[in-house]
Amino acid sequence: MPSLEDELFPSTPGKFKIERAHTMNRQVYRCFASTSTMFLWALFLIALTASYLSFHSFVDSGSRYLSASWGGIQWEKQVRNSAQIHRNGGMSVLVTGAAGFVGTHVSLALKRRGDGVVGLDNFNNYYDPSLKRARKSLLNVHGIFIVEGDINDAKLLAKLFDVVAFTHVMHLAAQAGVRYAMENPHSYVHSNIAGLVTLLEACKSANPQPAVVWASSSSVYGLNEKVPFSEMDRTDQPASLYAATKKAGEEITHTYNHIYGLSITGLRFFTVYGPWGRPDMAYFSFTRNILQGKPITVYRGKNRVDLARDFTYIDDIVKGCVGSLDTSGKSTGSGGKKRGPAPYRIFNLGNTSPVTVPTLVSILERHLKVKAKRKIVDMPGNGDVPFTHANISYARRELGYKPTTDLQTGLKKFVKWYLSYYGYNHGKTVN
Ligand SMILES: O=C(O)[C@H]1O[C@H](OP(=O)(O)OP(=O)(O)OC[C@H]2O[C@@H](n3ccc(=O)[nH]c3=O)[C@H](O)[C@@H]2O)[C@H](O)[C@@H](O)[C@@H]1O
Repeated sequence: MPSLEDELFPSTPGKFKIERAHTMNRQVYRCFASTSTMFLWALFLIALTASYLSFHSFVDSGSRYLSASWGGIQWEKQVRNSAQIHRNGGMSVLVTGAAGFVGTHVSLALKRRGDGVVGLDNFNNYYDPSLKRARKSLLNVHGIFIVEGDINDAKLLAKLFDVVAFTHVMHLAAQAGVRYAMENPHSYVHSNIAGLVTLLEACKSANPQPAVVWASSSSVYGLNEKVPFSEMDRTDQPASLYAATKKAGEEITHTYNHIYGLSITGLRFFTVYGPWGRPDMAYFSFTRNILQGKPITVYRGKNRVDLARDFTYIDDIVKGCVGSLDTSGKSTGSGGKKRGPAPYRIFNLGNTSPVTVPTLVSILERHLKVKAKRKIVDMPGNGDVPFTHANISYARRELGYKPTTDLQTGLKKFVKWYLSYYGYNHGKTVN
């Protein structure tokens, strides 16, 4: 049987040999016959191309659903159930970075009071992903579904807004850490700039538009020397790329507020710590090293001045986040167009009582009942700033934000969690 190729480009020239002896009529007939044959072949070709294209797109979309960990009827049902509101006047919140430290605590607080919560997290390996998995299990137990995906995935975000009319987005997904920016600068641009824009695009196009509350950072104050830091102070001297991407985020969110009417609240967190915290942060890695008998490196500032941070306990931060969601006001846009001015706010969420890093170490030593092997070195040029100190009067006025946990109390709770989570408490009691 001749192949399709043989039929179209025959190798035997004789097949198309014209019989010159044929009459005119016959030639006219052949002419019509060959025209109609060509027409049929053309039709055949078009049909073939069309079926190839549709098969290709079927395979394409099929493989997306097969390879992606999201999509499908069951998945949509889980998203919808998780977003279900269980109190009058409640909200449905998309929490990005939900398997992160702050994301986990905020998600639980919202769910506990009856709000709908859907989490989104890419479970990257910036720090031990098993801790993120453990946080996820905790959230699952409380009926919170976590979508595994990236904020850079515009299709996923569009799908989520298609399935649920989120009233709020609590955007906590980010590349965190001040010093790691020197090792992997592009991860900061990817998450804190590109990812932020993708998320804002999805929020701006959603109908109704959600109000957005997101995590900026105390690091935006950079080399600012005026203390305590107030929201009106200059933030144009970042000391790290991390700080620069957070500052850029503040400007980017401003444009989405201005052009599209998105309600925006940016929260400048001050060195947040507590149970289920981030292993890359000093209080956490110091605890690990002290318990393992390893030395810890304590940085010291210029002229041998101790570094200080306005360490803020997670429960206080959660109250600030929830207060921000509650007072966010509405976005005003629809169909991607602004219909009126929408709120744009930035708040410091700190503790207002800075503590030096050596004091932090002493508190840990007391709680752990182990002496630290301190290695004191001059602060390298690594993006660190010498001190942070928040003025929180604006947050107090607008959000009712009032931190109540001092470092001593907060670290005691952290150490208790750490010992039980990592199983160090063999017969050891923590006071
Ligand atoms: O406030 C913030 O906005 C930032 O707070 C922390 O950044 P940082 O304050 O640098 O927190 P740590 O990394 O825990 O460092 C705390 C202090 O310990 C010092 N440190 C850190 C690590 C170390 O090995 N030794 C040491 O002395 C640092 O210089 C700093 O003064 C977070 O890591 C950032 O993601 C967050 O945005």
